[in-house]
Amino acid sequence: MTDDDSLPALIGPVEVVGAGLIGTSIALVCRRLGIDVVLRDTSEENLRTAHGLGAGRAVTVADRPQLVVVAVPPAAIAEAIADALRRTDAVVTDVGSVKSAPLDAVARLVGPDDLRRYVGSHPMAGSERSGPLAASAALFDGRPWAITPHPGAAPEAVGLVEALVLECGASPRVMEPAEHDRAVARISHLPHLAAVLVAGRLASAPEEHLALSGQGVRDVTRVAASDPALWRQILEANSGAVLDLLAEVRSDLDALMVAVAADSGGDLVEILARGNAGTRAIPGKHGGPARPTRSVFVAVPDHPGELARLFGDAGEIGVNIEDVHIDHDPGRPVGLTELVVDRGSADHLLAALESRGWTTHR
Ligand SMILES: NC(=O)C1=CN([C@@H]2O[C@H](COP(=O)(O)OP(=O)(O)OC[C@H]3O[C@@H](n4cnc5c(N)ncnc54)[C@H](O)[C@@H]3O)[C@@H](O)[C@H]2O)C=CC1
Ligand SMILES: O=C(O)C(=O)Cc1ccc(O)cc1
Repeated sequence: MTDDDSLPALIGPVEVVGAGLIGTSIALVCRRLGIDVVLRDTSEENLRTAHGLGAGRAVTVADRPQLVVVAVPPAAIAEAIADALRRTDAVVTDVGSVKSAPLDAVARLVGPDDLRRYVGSHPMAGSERSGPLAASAALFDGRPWAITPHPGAAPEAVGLVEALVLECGASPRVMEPAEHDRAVARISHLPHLAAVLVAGRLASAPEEHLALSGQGVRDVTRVAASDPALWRQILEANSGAVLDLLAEVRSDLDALMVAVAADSGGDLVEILARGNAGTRAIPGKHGGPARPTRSVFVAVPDHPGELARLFGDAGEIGVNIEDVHIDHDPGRPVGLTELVVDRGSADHLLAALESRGWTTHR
């Protein structure tokens, strides 16, 4: 449990509506804390899978949840929030990617008394995968999680949502819904669209071009693998803020084309340097300044347990892994694993892994 005494204790039961990637991940955190979790989903299959993962139990008529977490796709979110407010006396939060439009819709569907128990939120963690099988109790560790109370929200309700965020290992960031939507347009929705445009150039590319793919193109395009139906709904719900940014990018693209065509080195360097400044502006993990990191590459045989052995060895060597990427060698049963570690630890990790028999390279 959190040790912040000023917050209400999250004791449960917690009801999760939408047992997909995000809902099941939250349910798994609560179950790990020993909290009773009930799950609802319109998909019998997802519900069965989430139950099978130990994420919670079926709803009964006697259930009186302390907190309802709505984790359904954006188009269904306002109705599901309003439904939870009507059928329970619980605090209700949602994890939707956009906050203003659903809040306005909920405010039209329920009265001000019920609305007091609703506090929107948005974990800035997830993946390009969907469904309960992609869920993990560790998904939110060290990630920001926006809490977006409306002016009429009850302070105890805001406190309970903050308690949930802290229990999930995330960092709460309280902000207004409209500011949140402008922020996610910049740090999530525009990057998503940029990834989509770059990945779209690959869809029918010649095979010999694609055969040269390295980590750069994978880094830039990873999120483009996400569910188009989900992203259509996210972008529709935040179209105003997204269009403002797309207009800025369109004029940046025009300037970039002029700079490349004119071979005007100065302008091009200025544009590239602005990109450098943008990457430096992204805070590091846990909200601190970005720490310099280095990648260590390790060949991992494609056998069960090998990755666990690599992580175990890194742990025994005493080096914290900041990030991991795995690349599969199409010609060999080997995964090329990139371990991103603190720059000062990389040489020590390389030497220690080699002495334990791992094949590494820099
Ligand atoms: N995918 C991501 O990385 C992130 C997603 N979000 C937001 O979280 C929400 C859920 O997204 P995911 O977990 O990725 O989706 P998902 O597709 O993995 O899960 C959604 C679940 O909701 C169920 N569902 C659909 N309509 C329903 C309804 N009316 N009542 C009950 N269950 C219903 C589906 O059957 C599915 O199991 C979305 O609003 C999304 O914008 C927020 C942060 C990250
Ligand atoms: O996979 C990633 O890196 C993401 O950025 C996932 C994601 C998708 C939607 C959100 O609203 C928040 C996070």
